[in-house]
Amino acid sequence: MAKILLVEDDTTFSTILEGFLKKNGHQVEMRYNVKSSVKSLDESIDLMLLDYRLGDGTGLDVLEEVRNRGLNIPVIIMTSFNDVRTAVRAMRLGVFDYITKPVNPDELLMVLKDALNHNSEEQIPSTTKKLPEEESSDFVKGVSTQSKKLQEYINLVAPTDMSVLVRGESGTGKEYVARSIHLKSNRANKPFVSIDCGTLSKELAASELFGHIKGSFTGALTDKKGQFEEADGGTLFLDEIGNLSYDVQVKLLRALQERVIQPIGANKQIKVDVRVIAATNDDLLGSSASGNFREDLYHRINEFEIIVPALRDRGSDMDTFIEFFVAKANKELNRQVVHLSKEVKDIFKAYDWPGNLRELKNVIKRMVLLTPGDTAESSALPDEMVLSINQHKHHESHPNSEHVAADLKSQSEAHERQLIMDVLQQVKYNKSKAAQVLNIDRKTLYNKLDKYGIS
Ligand SMILES: Nc1ncnc2c1ncn2[C@@H]1O[C@H](COP(=O)(O)OP(=O)(O)OP(=O)(O)O)[C@@H](O)[C@H]1O
Repeated sequence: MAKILLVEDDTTFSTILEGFLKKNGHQVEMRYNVKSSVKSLDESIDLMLLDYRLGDGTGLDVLEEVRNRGLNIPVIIMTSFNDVRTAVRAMRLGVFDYITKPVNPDELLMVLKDALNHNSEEQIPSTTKKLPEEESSDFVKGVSTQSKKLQEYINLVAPTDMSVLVRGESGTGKEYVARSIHLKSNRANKPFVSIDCGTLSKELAASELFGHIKGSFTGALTDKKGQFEEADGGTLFLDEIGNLSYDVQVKLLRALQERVIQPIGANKQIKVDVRVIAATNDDLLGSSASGNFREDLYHRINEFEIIVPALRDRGSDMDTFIEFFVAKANKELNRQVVHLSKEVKDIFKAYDWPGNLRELKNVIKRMVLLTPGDTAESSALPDEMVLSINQHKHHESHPNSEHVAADLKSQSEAHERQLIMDVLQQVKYNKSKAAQVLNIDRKTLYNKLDKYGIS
């Protein structure tokens, strides 16, 4: 039995969930907004189930507080299908997993079990973790031209000591690439230390990287080794490097140039031999989001750049990845899925996979879980995924019916927006009625109005 903090502002849905979780032996505390859930955070909670959109903020605000307080609680985000992109990104911020609404009970139990069973090191994608080498058997190389190029670059740069900047969309496998480089380098039998700069608070980033000595600031109760020292002789992977504050960037540049670090509060310097691989899904110098990334540091970490292709651009690899993730899910869930129906294959091909490999892996795991026999049907896919593809097909066969937008996502969004506007007009802008006609709850309608800028 686990103690679960359930944060969901749709009271009907949260009562249903509460009943379901209790029936499955858990103890549940319910909260309905960011404010009250933050007040209830403490070490007795084993797991959090967080709605993404809450009345006074988002689930990520709660998550930030969990992190700031140093609590090691696995968090599962519940999100609408339209927010998958955000949910995948949220995993970078320490979310254990996400599930899409409408929540499927079997899927929820599977994700809960995974989260509760993970050993404490893996409970939350922690800021630092060393990766066992045998995991490399999990790496699918792919056969497309893009994958061959990627592999070629990995092989080329691995044996050198160059700093590498790995760029790519969320969930494309940047950390896998970094690990691959490490395992093929002369440093392979030394530590690979991964730090997610996206989860480091501003205050703690310098101490996490460079260490501190006891008493150097409030809360520094003992001496602490920084991750640079932990990675000595090996590789330090700095994920989401664009999130480092300006001050820390200055310190990092110095560490890279002079190969020495100075723990906070220490008056002596420590020599370190560390290869740095950094990753970002931003254009570090070009985008306003990372507007103040230092150019000198950028050039120092970008001695060699590797761009990891998005899943939708990996052509023939798609089948290899599907096969791999199905086999993995079969093994984990004790299922025997060997075929995908034609419809599932078509949907997989047409979908644009904003969350890339991470999303594919999750969708497949859910599909395998919901497939008792040997053939996976589209009924085992998230409803809205199927719907968005069907809408896309409709647009293709009626190209003049509306603007033809550039990609699948914007097409289905344009369609949804139009539908909402039509219904609102029909019901004379009575939102409760509109929600009824559209067969969604009012909160979902409000979220959509907000999203599409309909007032
Ligand atoms: N080559 C691969 N073979 C098999 N699985 C892979 C491969 N690359 C990535 N994955 C899977 O996809 C998931 C996402 O990979 P990873 O965390 O490396 O992506 P990322 O680009 O670093 O993500 P983010 O941008 O969120 O930091 C991993 O959990 C892993 O299971």
